[in-house]
Amino acid sequence: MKIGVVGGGAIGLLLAGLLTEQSHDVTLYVRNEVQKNQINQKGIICLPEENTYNPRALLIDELEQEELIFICVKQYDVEKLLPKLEHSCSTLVFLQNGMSHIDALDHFDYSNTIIIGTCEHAARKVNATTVRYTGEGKLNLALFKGDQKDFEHLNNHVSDNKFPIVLTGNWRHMLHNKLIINSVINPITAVFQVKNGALLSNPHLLYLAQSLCKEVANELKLNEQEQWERIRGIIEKTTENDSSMKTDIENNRKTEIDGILGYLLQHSDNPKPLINNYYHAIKALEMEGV
Ligand SMILES: NC(=O)C1=CN([C@@H]2O[C@H](COP(=O)(O)OP(=O)(O)OC[C@H]3O[C@@H](n4cnc5c(N)ncnc54)[C@H](OP(=O)(O)O)[C@@H]3O)[C@@H](O)[C@H]2O)C=CC1
Ligand SMILES: CC(C)(CO)C(=O)C(=O)O
Repeated sequence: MKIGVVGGGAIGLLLAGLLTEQSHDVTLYVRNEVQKNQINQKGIICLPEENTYNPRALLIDELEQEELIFICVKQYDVEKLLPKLEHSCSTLVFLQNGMSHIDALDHFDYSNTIIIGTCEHAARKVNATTVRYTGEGKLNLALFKGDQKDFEHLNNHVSDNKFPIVLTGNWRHMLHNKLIINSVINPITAVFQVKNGALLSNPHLLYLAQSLCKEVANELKLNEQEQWERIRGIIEKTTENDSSMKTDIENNRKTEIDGILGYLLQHSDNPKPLINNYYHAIKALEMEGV
């Protein structure tokens, strides 16, 4: 299948590599010439196995017709990217954490199929051509708008043992289930600069995590106990991981807090003291880093 991947960051490099391995005709779209040239010369190196993959790299402004495009930019970059995609006839798959890209997609006048996904793979970008695959996972996808047949086609032609895709029926439910995980683990680990596992091993952080989980579950009308069990499971699986928000703060980068807790604040009429405090704590850390 002719597949585009937009964004030469952690997830974009990883997916471009994995899809190339599955023998798809892959083009990775990046936004700077240096990265484009380096990928075309050296390929993508995927650690820890040091596998090298050779998809083609082009600039986003050189976008060609693709059957399918995976969008792997951070959610705060989605809105600016949309005008570059509006003349494409591809099925678009958006793989962002958080939910504020949904507001942008609601206003996106696009006549082809749009799919929303959550990504359970974990990866960190090492440099322009190298990615470290830190956790094997799967993609959960749900139809946002368009043709059910495109959705099934993607499942039949792209999903594979080495690239598992799970189709779900309700995109909002799927995103809420991921949003609550990122709402609890990411801000607390970023504020306290601890690995995910500290949210279980430190009783005070455990208290904070459970309290935040309760508030977010109430807001999303999810069962608090069930959600805490899910979150606990993810923390146990990622004990030694640094959350993406912790890493962003450490490296003085913008975080995705606006699309995570910011989204919850924006769409709620009720007072949400913990969500509000963690939102402002992360914004304060972002400002201190700039
Ligand atoms: N990394 C992970 O393990 C996981 C990430 N996710 C989610 O996936 C999404 C992507 O994350 P991640 O890969 O880690 O983020 P990165 O910051 O590593 O990568 C994002 C990439 O998008 C590129 N980009 C931004 N705008 C454009 C554009 N207009 N055209 C082309 N490229 C563009 C950036 O380019 P440049 O380098 O030039 O700035 C950057 O390379 C996020 O929403 C994240 O929450 C979900 C699950 C796990
Ligand atoms: C699940 C979790 C919290 C794992 O670290 C994650 O998705 C992130 O770091 O953004």
